[in-house]
Amino acid sequence: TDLSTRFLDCAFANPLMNASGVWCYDQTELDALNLSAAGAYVTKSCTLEPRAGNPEPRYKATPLGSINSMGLPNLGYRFYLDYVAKHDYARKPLFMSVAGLSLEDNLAMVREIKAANVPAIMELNLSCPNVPGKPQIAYDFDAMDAMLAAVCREYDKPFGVKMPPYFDIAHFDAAAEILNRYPQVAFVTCINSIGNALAIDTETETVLIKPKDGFGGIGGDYVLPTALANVNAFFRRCPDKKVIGCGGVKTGEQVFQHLLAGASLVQVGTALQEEGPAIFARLADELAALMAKKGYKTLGDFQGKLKTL
Ligand SMILES: O=C(O)c1[nH]c(=O)[nH]c(=O)c1I
Repeated sequence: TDLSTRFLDCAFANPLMNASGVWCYDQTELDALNLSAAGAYVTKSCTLEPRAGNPEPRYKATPLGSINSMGLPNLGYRFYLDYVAKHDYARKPLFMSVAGLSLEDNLAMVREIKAANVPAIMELNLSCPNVPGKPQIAYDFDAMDAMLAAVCREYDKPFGVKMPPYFDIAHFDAAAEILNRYPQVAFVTCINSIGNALAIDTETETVLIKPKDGFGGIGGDYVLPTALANVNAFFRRCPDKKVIGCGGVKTGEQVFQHLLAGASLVQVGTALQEEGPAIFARLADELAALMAKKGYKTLGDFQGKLKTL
């Protein structure tokens, strides 16, 4: 079985990578992903200046996944731009996630990324749910349209967007209609965490995380059906774009389901946080075994071929 694939003119040994924000904050974590079996990896979403993020506890594992309100802690875009400039792209592709706190901040970072002319693939994060006072961009369609128009004017390469989950067909239609106005948006990553959930410790009668009265984005088993729906909704609506699947992946079977639903690459968040980078070898083995059992030799044999009844 061959797990290799091509995406944006790059060769990937397999379709597996981390979700931005997980195991990708600093040099140590990023180097571990580079040395792992992941086919690619992505840096923590960055801002113009370094950020400490929200008070701890701000991430907790739960029975079926995780809850987080990290608050965009990161070392600042200059660190990540320097990291992606030094990367050996012959080893594996590398993505750089950007999440400016304003349109001006995003444009300032994008100008520097363009000037650096690095092979890194940019993933513009439009869906951070945890910066107090900053409603996420992708739930404000006019703001998203303005952001994409401005970034496409500044940036000169294909890039992608990290999207939140939508839960209404009319919202899939409206979001896809906006994304389709921008051919430079070459891929759509679905989904970010399901924002502003609440996890409770029954014994102590207390919320699990400190920021925002315990409200935070959830990941893990809770989000798989929503993630698959968003992958398939944008796969159907954006025929000229690729989709990266993210959400609820912890075994090869969920990787298979994301690919079947239309994903070209698959990101792993909560399960990576809990198991560590060794998960990628396990997921690759499990995906290959499932493909072999079904008689598939390459990802193309089943990618995007979900059947309806
Ligand atoms: O709180 C965070 O840092 C965070 N947490 C998430 O669950 N998604 C995001 O895009 C971000 I930027």
